[in-house]
Amino acid sequence: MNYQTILEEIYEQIQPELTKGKVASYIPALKQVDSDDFAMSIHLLDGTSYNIGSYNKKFSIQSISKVFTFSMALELYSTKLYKRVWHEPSGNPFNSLIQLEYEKGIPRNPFINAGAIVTTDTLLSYYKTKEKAFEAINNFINKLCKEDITYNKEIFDSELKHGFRNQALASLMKSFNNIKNPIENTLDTYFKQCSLMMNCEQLAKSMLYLANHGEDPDTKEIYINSSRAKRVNSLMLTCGHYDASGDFAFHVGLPGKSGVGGGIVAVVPKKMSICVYSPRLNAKGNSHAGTKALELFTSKTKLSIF
Ligand SMILES: NC(=O)CC[C@H](N)C(=O)O
Repeated sequence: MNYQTILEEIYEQIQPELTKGKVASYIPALKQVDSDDFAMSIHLLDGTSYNIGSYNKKFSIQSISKVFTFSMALELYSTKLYKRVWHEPSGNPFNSLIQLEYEKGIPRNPFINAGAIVTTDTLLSYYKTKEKAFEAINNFINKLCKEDITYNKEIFDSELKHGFRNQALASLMKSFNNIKNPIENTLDTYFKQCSLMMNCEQLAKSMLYLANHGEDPDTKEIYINSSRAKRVNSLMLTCGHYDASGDFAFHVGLPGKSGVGGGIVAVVPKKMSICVYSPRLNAKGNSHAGTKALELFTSKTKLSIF
C-alpha cells in the first residue's frame, strides 16, 4: 500500500473541514495556534514513517499524556490500580463532576480528567516528589520517541490559573480519600504532563509500543507487558474520546486518544501507529478534522480493527 499517496489524498480531501469547529479556549494559552493547521504522521513497525502537513510543528499533547501515565501506573500497580480508577466508559464529558459524586470518588476510567488525576496521583505516591514524578513521566516519553521533549510553561501556567474544574474534581476525590497527595502537587504534575509539547511525528513514534504488544519494535525494550498493552488499547477504544468514544469507534474503528490541544493518536495493532493534528475541536472536545482524517484513513486502507 502506498501510504504517502493515501496521506496526500487525505490532505486534499480534508481541506474543507479545516475551518470547522473551535480551538479550545478554556485554557487561554491554547488559543495561540494556527487554527486551520493540519498534520498527519504514520509510523510502521519496521521504522518506516510517512508524514504530511505541519508534522514538525509541536503542540500541547494534553490528554494524550493520559495514555503514557496510565501505562506507567499499570506497570507499577497492576490490577490494584483498578481499586482507584475503573475501566468503563463514562458517557460523560471529559471534565464532568456529576458521576464522581454518585460513584464515591472513583472515576470511571483513566482517560477522563478525574481518572487521569488519580493515575498521576499514584505516580506521585511512587516517585515521592512532584519533580521526580514529572521527570519520570517526561523520561518515559523521551524514551518512547527517542528525543527529549519539554513542557510549555505558558500553557502550564495558564492551566494552573484557569483549571477550576480540575481543582473541583481533585477536591471531590480527596474528600473520598482517592487522592493521597496534596491536591496542589497532584495537579501540578497533571498540568505539566498535559502541557508537554510534541509534534505529530514524535507522537506517532511514541505510540508504536501499543501496536506491538508493549514492546519497542526497534530496541526490543518492553515498556509494558502484552496483557497490559491490550488493556491500554481497549480503554483507548472504549474511553479514548470521552462521550464520543462510541462515535469514534463507529466511524474510525481504531483504539485512539484525543487531546484538547488538537492531537489524536491511533493504533493499528501489529502494524502501525498514527498521529493527526488539527486544533479545531468538535462539541465533544475532540479534533474535528483529525477525526475525519482518521475515518478517511481506515476507509481507504481498510485497516479498521473491525
Ligand atoms: N481533554 C483534554 O485534553 C483535557 C486536558 C486538559 N489539560 C484538562 O484537564 O482540562
